[in-house]
Amino acid sequence: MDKNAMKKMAAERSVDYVEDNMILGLGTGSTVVYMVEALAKRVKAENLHLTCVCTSIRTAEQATSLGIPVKALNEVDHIDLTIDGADEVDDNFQGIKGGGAAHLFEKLVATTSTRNIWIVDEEKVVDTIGRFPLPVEVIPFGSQQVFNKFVKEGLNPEFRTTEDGQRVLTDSKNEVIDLHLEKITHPHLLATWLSEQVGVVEHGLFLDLVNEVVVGSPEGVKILKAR
Ligand SMILES: O=C[C@H](O)[C@H](O)[C@H](O)COP(=O)(O)O
Repeated sequence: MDKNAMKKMAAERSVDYVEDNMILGLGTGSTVVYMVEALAKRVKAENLHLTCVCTSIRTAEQATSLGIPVKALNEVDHIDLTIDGADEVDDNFQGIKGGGAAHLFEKLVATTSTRNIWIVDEEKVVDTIGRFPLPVEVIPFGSQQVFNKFVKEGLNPEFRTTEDGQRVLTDSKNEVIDLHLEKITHPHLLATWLSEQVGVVEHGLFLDLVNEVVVGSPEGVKILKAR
């Protein structure tokens, strides 16, 4: 089955979790695009009153264009539920996010949210995370020094660039270094180490954050419940 069909299936199911009057976090990425489309249909059909907090300029633009009301994270006092994509998730519900360079805003929204749901295709459910390169957002000032430190630590870093060779910039105008690790066996230790490095703004390890994962697969939608 086509990967996009699995993403769409998970995205469409996830909007069933949305209730009237919720403050809702909207993630970022190709799976979230399907979710926002499905959400807009429900909002219209059922005249739902929602307040949505977006994790990227892209998602905010899509939501606004479809008539979904959007507020900034600073304008809400809590978030009831956040629906987001993910790049990898393991059996212990630890994940990697940031393939779309949105992990800083996504983590801020996720940690404000009472519940977090991820929507993925089944290829993203793995035994051990790390095959997907781990995104690390760094400030541009001195980013080469941070990069050099990652090399020294054997973390196989690579600056993320656009097709024309420019460094990718996040919505906060920071750079992204992807770590090619293949397997992350001690995600908590790595997360702590990365957070301690000067110049690192945020990394893409999302640990102990997700409550449920909605998985699109050729057999249909599967729901994995963490807690
Ligand atoms: O920065 C981007 C996000 O973490 C995305 O949620 C993640 O990369 C999954 O994206 P997609 O749904 O496009 O595979």
